[in-house]
Amino acid sequence: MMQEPSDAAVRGELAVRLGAFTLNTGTFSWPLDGITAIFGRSGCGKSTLLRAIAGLIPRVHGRLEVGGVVWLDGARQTPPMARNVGYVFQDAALFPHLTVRGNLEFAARRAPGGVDAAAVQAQAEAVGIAHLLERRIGALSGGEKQRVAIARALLSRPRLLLLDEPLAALDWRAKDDLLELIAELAQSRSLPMLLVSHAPEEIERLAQRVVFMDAGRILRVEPLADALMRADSPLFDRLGPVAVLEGQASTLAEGLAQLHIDGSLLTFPGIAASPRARLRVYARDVALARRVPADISMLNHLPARICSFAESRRGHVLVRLCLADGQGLWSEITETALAALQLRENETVIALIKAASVER
Ligand SMILES: Nc1ncnc2c1ncn2[C@@H]1O[C@H](COP(=O)(O)OP(=O)(O)OP(=O)(O)O)[C@@H](O)[C@H]1O
Repeated sequence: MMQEPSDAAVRGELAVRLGAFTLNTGTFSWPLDGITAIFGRSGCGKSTLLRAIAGLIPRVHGRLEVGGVVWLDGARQTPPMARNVGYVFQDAALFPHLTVRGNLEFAARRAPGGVDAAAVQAQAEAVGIAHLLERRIGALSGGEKQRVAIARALLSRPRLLLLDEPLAALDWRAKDDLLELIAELAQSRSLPMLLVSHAPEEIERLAQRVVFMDAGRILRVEPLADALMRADSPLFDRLGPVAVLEGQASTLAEGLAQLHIDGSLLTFPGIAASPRARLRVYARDVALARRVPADISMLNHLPARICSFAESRRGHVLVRLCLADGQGLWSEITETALAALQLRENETVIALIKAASVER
């Protein structure tokens, strides 16, 4: 098996005691690219891990290497300023007595090699806050503050961007806009990010892989697709299993997009044109048929192979479907439907997806 080059990874083992809490990650390694989510229940140590990576906690034991550079090795600790990470907190943590421009200029003065006024302007435009530059921080909405915090972090030209629950304090609309911005930045700037979140839908829309934590330990690091393939995934909420389908989206009409997935064309509302759009599809919104039905309101359908069956809530069965391009989909059907259709593993069926169930 090919070894991943060490300069394209985050790897190490970190341990620290904070009062009654112990972070003891065990050895970990993940690629230094895309968005890596850190997921686990409240108090499991997600923020502590992020702060340890940033160098913000003194007396951390172990070792840490990021992009081929050693940041921690026993007693040898690279100071936070020299780690070249950007940090965005849940509450933005901006200077309230300064304007937006003042906050950005403050960060620009600290950037390695300095940053000029034109770069501040360009950064403000890139995150959509150019019209707010002269405003005081106190006169901004939560979403606007987070954009300023992101611009400020980006001005330091980080090697890695750390985001600690950046969406937690926002309403759904601001959350949606910021999700878009984060996905766009990760793609357009090839800036690797570590995102702490306890919201599966954020992770499903943004992340390439997930670091699962529990009680101060890293349990596993998995690509998102693998993490969604287990019927007992910790990412599933009370609405049950979810799949994420990725495909090219083009605008069909106002508010309507066409998605290319596995050779099929699907039509959904509320999706922006993008080379890599994501759809979240709940198992309970995917029905199965032996052939394409003629008169049905669910217009979106895909051929898929039945990979496996899993237990579900009472009277229901979970069907794991595999698309030809390697993507996966869940369907939850009743035991009665399973018996009527006489479905078996490896058979090809038609998956019918309810459009309204889909989220970007
Ligand atoms: N400086 C500190 N001194 C003592 N205990 C601390 C300190 N910092 C964090 N802790 C404790 O460590 C544990 C892990 O905290 P951490 O903030 O890392 O969890 P988390 O997984 O990010 O939680 P949440 O999702 O609620 O933000 C908590 O029990 C917290 O109270």
